[in-house]
Amino acid sequence: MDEQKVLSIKGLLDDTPEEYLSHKEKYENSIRKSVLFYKTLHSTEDENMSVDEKTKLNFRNIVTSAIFKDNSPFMLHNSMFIPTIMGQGTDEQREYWMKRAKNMEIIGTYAQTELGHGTFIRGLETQATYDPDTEEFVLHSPVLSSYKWWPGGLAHTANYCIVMARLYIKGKSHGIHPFMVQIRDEETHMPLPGIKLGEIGAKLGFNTVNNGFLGFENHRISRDRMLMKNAQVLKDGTFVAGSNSKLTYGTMVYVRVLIVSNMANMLAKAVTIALRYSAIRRQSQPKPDEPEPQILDYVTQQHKLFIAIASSHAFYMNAMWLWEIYYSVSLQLASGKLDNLPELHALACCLKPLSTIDATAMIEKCRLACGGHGYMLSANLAQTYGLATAAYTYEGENTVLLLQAARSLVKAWVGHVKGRPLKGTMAYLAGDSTVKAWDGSIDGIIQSFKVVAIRKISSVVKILQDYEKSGLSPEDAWNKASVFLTAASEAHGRAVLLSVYKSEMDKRAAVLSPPLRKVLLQLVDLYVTYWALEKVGDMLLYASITDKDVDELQRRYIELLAAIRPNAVGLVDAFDFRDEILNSTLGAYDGRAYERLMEEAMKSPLNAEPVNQTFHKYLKPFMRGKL
Ligand SMILES: CCC/C=C/C(=O)SCCNC(=O)CCNC(=O)[C@H](O)C(C)(C)COP(=O)([O-])OP(=O)([O-])OC[C@H]1O[C@@H](n2cnc3c(N)ncnc32)[C@H](O)[C@@H]1OP(=O)([O-])[O-]
Ligand SMILES: Cc1cc2nc3c(=O)[nH]c(=O)nc-3n(C[C@H](O)[C@H](O)[C@H](O)COP(=O)(O)OP(=O)(O)OC[C@H]3O[C@@H](n4cnc5c(N)ncnc54)[C@H](O)[C@@H]3O)c2cc1C
Repeated sequence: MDEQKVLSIKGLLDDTPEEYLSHKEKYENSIRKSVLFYKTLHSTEDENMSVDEKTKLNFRNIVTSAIFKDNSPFMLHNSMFIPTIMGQGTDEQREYWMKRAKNMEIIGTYAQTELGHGTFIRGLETQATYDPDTEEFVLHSPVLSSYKWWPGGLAHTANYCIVMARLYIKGKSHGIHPFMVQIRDEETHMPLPGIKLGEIGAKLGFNTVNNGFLGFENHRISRDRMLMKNAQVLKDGTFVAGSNSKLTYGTMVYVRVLIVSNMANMLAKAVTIALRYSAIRRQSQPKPDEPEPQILDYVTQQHKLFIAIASSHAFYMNAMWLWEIYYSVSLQLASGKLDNLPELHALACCLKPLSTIDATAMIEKCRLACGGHGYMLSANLAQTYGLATAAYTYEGENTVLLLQAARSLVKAWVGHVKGRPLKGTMAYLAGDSTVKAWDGSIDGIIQSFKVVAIRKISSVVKILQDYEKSGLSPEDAWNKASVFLTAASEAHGRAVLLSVYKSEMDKRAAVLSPPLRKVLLQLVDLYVTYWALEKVGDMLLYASITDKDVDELQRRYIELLAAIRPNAVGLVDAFDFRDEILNSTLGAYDGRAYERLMEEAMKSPLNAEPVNQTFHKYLKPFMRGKL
């Protein structure tokens, strides 16, 4: 794609840094840029129709980060509104709404979370009561806690949204379903009667995403506004259930899959900034007669940063692999085959949390690795952290998702013990649950992680059974065991991340030049060794590793850092981020960090005049004792 064309459009990149704008100006500026960006991207993509959807999404996400240090108020239109129409609408509904949504004749969002409930979808309180006389649904927010709260773009941007609401027919609840709701007049943009809308206020990040609240006062919509691909309500009020009520949760699975590749991108960006800065920053003088070294030559600095490079590769490989599973399960769902949905759900519930947990921690480490200058907003590490940590919570809070994954793992293990076969990514649970002899090889370590997962899962099942035998209800036993349950899910997720990274790299290795292959495999080795050391307690407990093996692992890790050091700058350059995309004083390709810091400082509105008016108003009278 002609990236140059996208970035050269006047007005897409800010002259005044976003952080100096007021809350309102930030929003207005982001809308102006969103419109311009949409038009540019649209024409660029039209010229490149051969590019597949996955590449398009990746490209869009990366370029978006150049234009919005935060994110766009159209974010939810693309990431959830359109996918929900696609996933939940009938053919007729898709045909009608997709045309309007794709052309941006309407702007939408996805309104699920309420003030009172985000995690517990079955606890949502917004009502959609069917009135067979008028063939309409009456949308109503009965209590404050039922107000929709959080949806991006909902406050002042969207004029339509998909509302997840509890369906009532003749006094009976039929669960949560998606409804297409017009919330603003298409001409005046005023909220429609019976609709209360607003913005939820300033946040840690996402301040240009225009997150909003929404309440209904007996607002009526026609019957055809329920998205009826799965469940249906007939004219007379007959409810026809879908083949699986969890199909309604489909958009969330899609976004969880997307998040893994987003984390690979965000982490790549952060480590590019921190690593380039570490190559130009010099500090201290360990050897009296020599110049101050680049901070990148400190092994502790390499320890902070190289794992972030490797993790970004690991997430990318896992994300591409997960996409393939997602597409294949989607095709199966389209033909009515649901068998592989639980596995996809469980995988997404492991990889979304692990990628966001690691990316959030590592981005923060990148920021800290830049010392004082990392604290500047102009470094663009704090904002990147703000975006990554949001993903820790949205689309399923991480602990909650790990517990969902644990549910599948426990079920699989109990079935296995009863002789039922294990499938797909859980098949390894049927393997050896001991490491006979630790050999320290990459494959051997990955096998050890699988053993750790097997042992943690089998152990937590035993704990659950013991709790229940002692008289606890299944729910109380589950809660009491939940710390171990999340640990079991994490162990499974780590085994998946490690083995997929290794096997996907192996697949590509054959087509790489020997020197490139060597460096990329060093990253795999680093990743595996790093995690073996991070989880050394588990290794000691379950993988028959000795203190001598640990010592060897530690030395190998340090040797790997040294081996990667000469290629470290090349590895982040290879992520191929333009300066505009990094948007950072510290991470630019030319290394002029100090000049850029000063240039950005001069953009502070406080530097526009030598004396601020507060001197005359407060400081002077105060210092003269007159205030
Ligand atoms: C882009 C950025 C903007 C952000 C946007 C947002 O955040 S939008 C807002 C994002 N909000 C969130 O992400 C909210 C997070 N919360 C949730 O997703 C759900 O409330 C829940 C999954 C935690 C529990 O749901 P529950 O209480 O209804 O379910 P349960 O626990 O009783 O399990 C029953 C069975 O269902 C199965 N199953 C469950 N989900 C799926 C699935 N997707 N597919 C397939 N299957 C699924 C589960 O495995 C279990 O199977 P089993 O064992 O019986 O064979
Ligand atoms: C930046 C951002 C953007 C968002 N955008 C949207 C959007 O566009 N549309 C939308 O609908 N929503 C959106 N959300 C909402 C988001 O999906 C929810 O906040 C998220 O699903 C978590 O739910 P919650 O807020 O109810 O957390 P809670 O569930 O209240 O979590 C609080 C704590 O309780 C714990 N907890 C909760 N339940 C359990 C349990 N069963 N077992 C153990 N521990 C538990 C959690 O682990 C957590 O520690 C957004 C949120 C953020 C932060």
